[in-house]
Formats: sequence, C-alpha cells, structure tokens
Amino acid sequence: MVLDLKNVSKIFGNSCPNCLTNTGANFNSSICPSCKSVVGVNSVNLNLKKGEVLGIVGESGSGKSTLLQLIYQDQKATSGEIFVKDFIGKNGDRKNILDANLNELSFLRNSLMSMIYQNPRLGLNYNFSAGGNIAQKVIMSGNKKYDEIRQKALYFLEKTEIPISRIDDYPEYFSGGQQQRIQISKALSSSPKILLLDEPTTGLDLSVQAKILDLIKELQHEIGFAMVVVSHDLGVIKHLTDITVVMKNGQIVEQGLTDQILEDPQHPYTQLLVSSIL
Ligand SMILES: Nc1ncnc2c1ncn2[C@@H]1O[C@H](COP(=O)(O)OP(=O)(O)OP(=O)(O)O)[C@@H](O)[C@H]1O
Repeated sequence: MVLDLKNVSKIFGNSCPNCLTNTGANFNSSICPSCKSVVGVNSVNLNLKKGEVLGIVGESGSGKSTLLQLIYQDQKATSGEIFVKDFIGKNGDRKNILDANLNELSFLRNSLMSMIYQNPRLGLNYNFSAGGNIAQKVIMSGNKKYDEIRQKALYFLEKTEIPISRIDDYPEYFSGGQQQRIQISKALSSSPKILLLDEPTTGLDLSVQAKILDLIKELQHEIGFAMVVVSHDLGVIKHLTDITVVMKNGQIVEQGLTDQILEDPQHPYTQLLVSSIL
C-alpha cells in the first residue's frame, strides 16, 4: 500500500461532537446543524496500491480538493490517520503523517509526494526560471549534485516537450499549457511515489488538455508512480484512472473500477453525476 487513509475528517470552524454524525450524504448537507461548522471531509477511508491511479469525482463542494490537500498536508486534517509508504517512525513502524514534524513534512512533500495544481502559480515559483524550479524541487528532495540536477532538468523538460533552449526563461513567459508542463516536470523531478493532481487541465484549451492528459498518462506508465486525480470532468477521469471514488457532502458514497462506475453506477447520486444532471 502506498497510501492509506483511515477515518480522515476536516472540519472548518469551531466544531462540536455532532459535526461528523449529523452531516454527510444521508443528511444532504455538509453544515453541522448544531454549531454551523462546515465539514469538508467526513470520515474518509481510502487506500492506493503501488502504481495505481485513483480518480475522485463529485459535485462542487463535495470535498475533493480538501481531501487532496489533507493528503499533501496543505491543510491539517481535524482527525484520522494517513499513512504513506516509506514514511516510518523511530520504532520502525509506519507513522501517521499527521504527526510529522517540520523535517518530516518536508521529506513527505519533497520526496515522497508531489502535487500538481490547477493553477500553475501554486506549484511554480515565478521568481525562478523553468530550470530553476526543477532544481529547487530536486535540491529540496536532498540531491545537491549540480550535474545531476541539470541532467534532471534537461530530461524532464524534454519529456514534457519544453524546448531546452528555454530552460532559463521564467514561467510567466510561457503559455498556460507550457506552464502546466513545467509544473509536471518539477513535480516528477524528485521521483515521487505518489503524484496528486487537482483539476490538472481545467481552464486549458481542449486541444492542449488532450495533449497534457496523454503526457501524464505516458509518464505514469513509464515511471509507474501512483496517482490521485481530482476532477469534475468525467472525461479526464475516464482517460487517466483505473479506480474511482465518488464524493458527496464530504463522504465517499461509491467506489470501484472507473469503467464500472461510469458505465453502471449503483448509487443514485453517481447516476445523476454520470448523466450530467448535477
Ligand atoms: N478554508 C475553508 N473554510 C471554510 N470552508 C471551506 C474551506 N475550504 C473548503 N471549505 C468547504 O469545504 C467543502 C469542500 O470544499 P472543496 O473545495 O474540497 O470541494 P470540491 O469538491 O473540491 O469543490 P470544487 O469542485 O468546486 O473545487 C465546501 O463546503 C467548502 O465550502
């Protein structure tokens, strides 16, 4: 198992003992009736095997992005446990990443996992060149050998079809699709075990979207990292993922093989989602 989530929840607001029990899909609400806190993610259990590609779908506000941010530790979960392969405590047992100290957090975010955001501004440093961005990630993952860093930058820029001659250009001088390619280069340059993608192609032209999706799929096949893909676009989910979970009001209401979920959804909510009524 490369990723294992146990009873993970995120409550925005003060929270009270009723937040998790009185919200969710059955209540058709994420707002706690007692204290009015918003439950972004409610008691999610999830796991991912090596090289597996998982999609997360659900209507707007169902908790998809929050769940991804809890895994990458952009936000701290309110409760639960998250285990990532090779994240081990002093006693040799796997350690809950919610208990990570600052050094461990850096190891998790720079070596074990990478995130690709919808907005490249969140994933790239605009004060660094394209090559500089990749170098930053490689250095943060612990490799400080100049030649190897440069090789990695050249390798991934070439892989993502960014002309090598533009290695010293700054992100703002690239098109939206190219910025996304640089973000992908940067994310993969540290050889993460898990790649997290939050709406990776939303906002790009359709033809650019298709190329980026093909690129991600190709790199995943070649390198073999596990992926979690959040998208409201079922086409993206169908194209990229093997298994899918469906979220509603912070909870998982259905999970299974992606083809099965899209072709023969069982939960009424998934049926609505798939028929694009939501
Ligand atoms: N910082 C925050 N403070 C308060 N509530 C928040 C915060 N972030 C998210 N939420 C709430 O948590 C719930 C889940 O939000 P989230 O962004 O994860 O949904 P989503 O499924 O990714 O939606 P979308 O597809 O629109 O991005 C929503 O009700 C949202 O309003």
